[in-house]
Formats: sequence, structure tokens, C-alpha cells
Amino acid sequence: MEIQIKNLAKTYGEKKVLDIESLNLEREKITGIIGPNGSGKSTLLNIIAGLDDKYDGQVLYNGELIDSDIRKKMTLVFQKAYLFKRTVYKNIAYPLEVRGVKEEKIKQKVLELLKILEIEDLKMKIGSKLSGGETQKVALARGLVFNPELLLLDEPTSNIDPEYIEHMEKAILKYNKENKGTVIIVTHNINQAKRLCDNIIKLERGRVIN
Ligand SMILES: Nc1ncnc2c1ncn2[C@@H]1O[C@H](COP(=O)(O)OP(=O)(O)OP(=O)(O)O)[C@@H](O)[C@H]1O
Repeated sequence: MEIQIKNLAKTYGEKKVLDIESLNLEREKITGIIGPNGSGKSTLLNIIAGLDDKYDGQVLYNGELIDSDIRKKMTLVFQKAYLFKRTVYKNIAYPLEVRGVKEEKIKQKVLELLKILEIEDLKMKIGSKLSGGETQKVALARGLVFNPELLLLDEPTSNIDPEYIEHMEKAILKYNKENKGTVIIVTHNINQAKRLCDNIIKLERGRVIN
């Protein structure tokens, strides 16, 4: 899938926080969005995710306006994810449950992700009681579990210790290569952007800088 943005403008009160004439986010690629605090990165991610429709211009998903059917094909992993007050297993299983996937298949997928991300020890812990870093690991697993067409990541490793970041990056790359999943990742870590991304977009005061 690909995202096409045309004449996108977003304002809060008097302030224009996004002003993008034209931008294409390529299918099956990993695109990084970088830029200083307040440059509009999260705002752009929310708009692409279909969580914010108060803007001018067009944001198209494979040439179509984003509606509830399209929203089901993608997921946004927030920097501070909200996990349910149930086990980590159940949290990760949730996107598959709501899509009516059979119990056996759910089990297989959840166990696979717990293994890939090396978080098997968290399996029976309660999601809402995890640390910030643990929460980010589980949130990534929950995002990956249903093989979305588009995975949107908002600073997914901001609370992760340096040694573990590699596991998360590997999981993202595996999903991108094996499932042809498209990824858009907001990161402040320029080295991470270089390691992961096919394309890097820089925002400054809501505009794309080349
Ligand atoms: N709900 C809101 N109401 C008013 N202004 C907002 C709101 N949300 C964001 N903004 C403003 O929009 C601008 C862009 O914010 P955004 O969160 O997209 O930046 P960002 O690039 O993701 O920043 P950071 O790197 O700090 O996470 C900022 O100036 C911010 O203050």
C-alpha cells in the first residue's frame, strides 16, 4: 500500500502545524520521519492513521480516502501505549480476536511474537502494570500480530535499553521483508533511522525539508 498526501494543512487555532504540498510514502518500504520537537511528526502520523480528520487537503491510502475499512488494515503504535488490564498474552491476542481469527491460530501467532521479541517472561503479567519499556515491547507485538498492511510507529523504542533496541528493530525489519508490510516510523534517533529506513523525511515547523 502507499500513502499520497496533497496540499495537507493542519492548524491549531491560529497556528499552522502542518503544511505539506505533496508527499508520497512508498509501498513496502520503511519511511522514517525525523525532526525537532513540535515539528508535526505525531500530528502527521495521527492523520495518516485516520485518527484525526480535521485538516485541509487530501491523504489517500492506495488512492482512496481513509475510512473505517481502511483503518482496519493499519495500526498506530503510540509512544505511550495503552495496555488493557489483562494479561500480556491477551493484550497481544486482542487484534486477532476482534478480527475473528481462530483460537489455535491466535495462540500460534502470539507465542511466535513473544519469542521473536524475547518477552516470553511477560506472558502472564498484567499489561497495565508493566514498566514503560516493557509496555513498548508489548505494544509493538500487538501491532505486528495481525500483519497490518501499514504499521505506524511513534518513537517505538524511546524507553528501551540500548541492548534490546536491536531485537525490536529486527522484528520490524522481519515484518517489512516477510509480509511486505509498509512502515512509517517517527524517531529522534538518527542512527535508528539510518539502520531501518529506506527513505527519511525531515519535518521542520510542519514542512518537509529536503
Ligand atoms: N491538541 C493540540 N492542541 C493544540 N496544539 C497542539 C495539539 N497537539 C499538538 N499541538 C501542537 O502542534 C505542533 C506539532 O506537535 P506534534 O506533537 O505533532 O510534534 P512532534 O514533532 O511529534 O513533537 P515531539 O518530537 O516533541 O513529539 C506543536 O507545536 C504542538 O504544540
